[in-house]
Amino acid sequence: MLFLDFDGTLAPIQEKPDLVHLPENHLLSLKTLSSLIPVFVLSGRSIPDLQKRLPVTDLAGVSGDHGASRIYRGEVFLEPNAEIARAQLTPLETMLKELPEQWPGVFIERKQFSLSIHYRQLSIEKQEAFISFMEKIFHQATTKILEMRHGKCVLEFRHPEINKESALKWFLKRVSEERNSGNASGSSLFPIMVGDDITDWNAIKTAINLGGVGIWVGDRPPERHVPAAARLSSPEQVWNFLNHSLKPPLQRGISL
Ligand SMILES: O=P(O)(O)OC[C@H]1O[C@H](O[C@H]2O[C@H](CO)[C@@H](O)[C@H](O)[C@H]2O)[C@H](O)[C@@H](O)[C@@H]1O
Repeated sequence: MLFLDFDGTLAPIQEKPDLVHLPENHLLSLKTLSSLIPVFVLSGRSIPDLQKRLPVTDLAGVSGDHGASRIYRGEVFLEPNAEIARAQLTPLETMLKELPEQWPGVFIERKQFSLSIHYRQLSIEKQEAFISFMEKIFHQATTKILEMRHGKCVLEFRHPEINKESALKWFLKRVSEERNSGNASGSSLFPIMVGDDITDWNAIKTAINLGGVGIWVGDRPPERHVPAAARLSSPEQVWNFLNHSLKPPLQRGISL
């Protein structure tokens, strides 16, 4: 089973989230891979956003808002804390509404079950000041239900119990149940997780701990001494791996 992060893994990082699109050949590759093994995309983006950028209906599953919502074989599921998180978003957005004016270049991305504050447009010096500012105001905020996580030039507000590793295990369980009831697609439960951000790291370690493979995309993984973590340097290398290392053996009938 193949688990893929989206931004920074399948698509190179861009100045703004809306500028990200996968070229036609990559969309076709995902479709082909998906006909060979169960392919899942685990993203911090919302599912409606992913649906604009991916062949979601061709994949075995997709998870949005860091694991809050999931589609498996066409059916939609919510993580039990998803609605609790959603109820916090409007008060949080209200609390943060002055930010884009106070910090020109900063913008808020309201999603279905989480919220991102992007600060990529700020200069490096201002980025540091902005992070300190946000840590201070978030520390003083009355709502402690959501947590603030750091990503790539982004602060992610989400429920602390919602994460990609739980989504990965949940999808594994679903596939395993299908196999046990005799309706399986024929693949064994060998998870491969590919991701580039701190929010992917625990899912990468989960895949390794479950006997699969974890692949870090980028320069340095967050922890140096994780046994068996492999590394690819960029989304371009990810596509090379998917198209030239993974797809040919699968097409020859090797199952994962
Ligand atoms: O889990 P992911 O699929 O990696 O999603 C994480 C966040 O990705 C997006 O933001 C990041 O990518 C943008 C486009 O390249 C970039 O401009 C931004 O600086 C990055 O943080 C997305 O906008 C967020 O909603 C996701 O949570």
